[in-house]
Amino acid sequence: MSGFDHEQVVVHTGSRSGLPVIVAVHSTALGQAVGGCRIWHYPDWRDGLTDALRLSAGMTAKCAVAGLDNGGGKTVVAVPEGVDLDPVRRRHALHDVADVIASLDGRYATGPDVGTSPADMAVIGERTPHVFCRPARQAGSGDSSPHTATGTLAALRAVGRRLHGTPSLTRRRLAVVGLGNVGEKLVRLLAAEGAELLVGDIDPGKRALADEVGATWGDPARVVTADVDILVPAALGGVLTEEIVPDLRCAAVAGPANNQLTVQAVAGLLHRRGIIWVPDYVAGAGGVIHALTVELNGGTADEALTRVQGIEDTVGTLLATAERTGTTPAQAASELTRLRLRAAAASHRSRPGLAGENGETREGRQVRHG
Ligand SMILES: NC(=O)c1ccc[n+]([C@@H]2O[C@H](COP(=O)([O-])OP(=O)(O)OC[C@H]3O[C@@H](n4cnc5c(N)ncnc54)[C@H](O)[C@@H]3O)[C@@H](O)[C@H]2O)c1
Repeated sequence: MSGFDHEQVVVHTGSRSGLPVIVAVHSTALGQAVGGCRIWHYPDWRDGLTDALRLSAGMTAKCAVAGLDNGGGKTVVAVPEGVDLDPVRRRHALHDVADVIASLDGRYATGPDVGTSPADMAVIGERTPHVFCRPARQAGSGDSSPHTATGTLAALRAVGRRLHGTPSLTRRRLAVVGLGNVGEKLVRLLAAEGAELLVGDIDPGKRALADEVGATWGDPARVVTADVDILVPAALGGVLTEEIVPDLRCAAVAGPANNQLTVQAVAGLLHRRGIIWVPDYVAGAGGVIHALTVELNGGTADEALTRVQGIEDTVGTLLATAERTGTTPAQAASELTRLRLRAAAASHRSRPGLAGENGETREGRQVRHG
C-alpha cells in the first residue's frame, strides 16, 4: 500500500443534495491548491475518492511545472449510477461544494472540469470567492480555450526548435486531431504561421475549417499515423495506445488533449522509438495559467500572456533535461515537480511556525469526514 501524501481530504454528504462531495487538497506547499470540480457518475463513491486523490496530485505537478505558485487539489461530486441530477439538485450540489470549499479558508479554489462549466462556477461563486473560470460577464476570466491554444503553440515552438533548430513553424508539417474549442483556434494560429496542416475530426462539419485555412482534411485515424513533424492531439484522451505507437510516423507528439496515454508505459515506448512526447498537462496548461494569473493571483492580461508563452521555455527545459539525462520529458517534468516542492518545503522549514490560514501548519496532514 502506498502512503497517504495528501494534506487534507474532506468527504462530506451534501446537506442539500445528499450527494458525496469529495475535496482533496494534495499540496499547498507552493500556494493555494487549485483543481477542477468534477460532477460525474460512479458505481461507488470510493471510485470518486480515488479519482479525486489521483487528479489532485496531477494538479500539483501541473502547477509546479508551469511555474505557478499554486498547489494541486480536486473536487468530485460522486453521483450514483442511474441518478439524474435535475437543475435544482444540481444547484444544491454546487452549493454543497461551495460550502466545503469555504470551510477550507482559502487553502483550495476550484474551476470547471468534466461535468461542470463556467456557469456552474458562478453558482459556486455565490457562496465562496475561491473559484475561477467564471463567465467573463460575472467577473471571471471567461473561455480558457484561446489561452490553451496559445500555450500549445508555445509548446510546439519549443518542439520545433528541438527538431529543426528554430522555433518557426513555417512549412513544418503538423497533424491536428480534433477541431473543437482549442483545436480550431490552434489550427488558425498554425495556419497564420504558414505551417503545412493535416487535420481531422470525427465531426465532418469541421471540414469547412480545413478548407477555410488551406489545411488538408483527413480521416482522424489516418491523421494520427501520418508522416509529419509533429502530431497534435486536440480531441479527447487515449489517442496514444501501446498498439498505435509502432504505426506512428511523426517525430514528436505535443498537444492539449488530456490523458493522451492509455497507460503510462506508452511514454517509454515512444521514447524507445525516438518520438518526443510532451506531457499533455504541460502543453495544455495555457488555460489554467491564464485563469489563475488574472482571476486568483491578481495579475494583468499581459502578465498572463507572458506566463502562457513561457510554456515555450518550460518545454525547452524539459526536452533539454530529458536529452541530457537520457530520460523522457515526462520523467523530467516529475523531477522538476519534486525539486520545486522540495525547495518550498525547505523554505517553510526555515520559517518555523508558519501556519496556513486555518491555523494548521502547511505540513499538517488531515482527513476529515464532515
Ligand atoms: N478547453 C480548454 O481550455 C482545455 C484546456 C486543457 C486541456 N483541454 C483538453 O483539450 C482537448 C480538447 O478540448 P476542447 O475544449 O477543444 O474540447 P471540444 O469538446 O470543444 O473539442 C473536441 C473535438 O474533438 C473531436 N473529437 C472527439 N473525438 C474524436 C476522435 N476520436 N477523433 C477526432 N476528433 C474527435 C470533437 O468532435 C470535437 O470537435 C480535451 O482533451 C480537453 O480536455 C482543453
